[in-house]
Amino acid sequence: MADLRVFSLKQVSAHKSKDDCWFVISGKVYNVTKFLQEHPGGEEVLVEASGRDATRDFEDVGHSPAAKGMLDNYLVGVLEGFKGVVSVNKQSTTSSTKQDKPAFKDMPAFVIKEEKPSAFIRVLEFLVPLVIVGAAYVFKSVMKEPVLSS
Ligand code: HEM
Repeated sequence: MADLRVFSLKQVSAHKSKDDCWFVISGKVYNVTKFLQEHPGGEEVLVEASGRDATRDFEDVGHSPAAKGMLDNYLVGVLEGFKGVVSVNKQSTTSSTKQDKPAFKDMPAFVIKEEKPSAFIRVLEFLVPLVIVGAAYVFKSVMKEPVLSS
């Protein structure tokens, strides 16, 4: 099983030209060099947003779900410190360069850090249904008692 590649922002910033265009969106690193000419919004905006975190730029445009679905095709890794789950669901691999073929290309999914519920949450998950059932039982018993008239 291959490791997920982790890049620093400094490493990403070394790729900010028309021939080598990377950026970060939501903690994930994308190499969009091969996509530049296909991008419906034009290549200039992508080059301008490259070498840095382009999350804001990407979101501000209000990209369609289809556009968001295309992101995985260009995923090359994650930014260091990223604590999420990355599911890789590549529809197509349009390139043949080494850079566009990350080591984890064939893996269906990666779990970088799985957040387990805390002990407190687990106790709550157990207690809350019990309290509800208990309360319902008490309520039922109280309602059954005859009302005493003076
Ligand atoms: C891998 C990353 C990206 C993909 C796959 C992508 C894909 C697309 C697609 C499919 C469209 C057509 C409209 C839609 O379906 O939403 C589009 C439009 C556009 N994109 Fe991107 N995009 C990416 C990154 C960016 C970034 C980083 C910027 C900004 C710096 C940007 C700016 C634009 C603009 C300005 C349009 C035109 C919007 C319009 O005409 O209404 N895109 N993009």
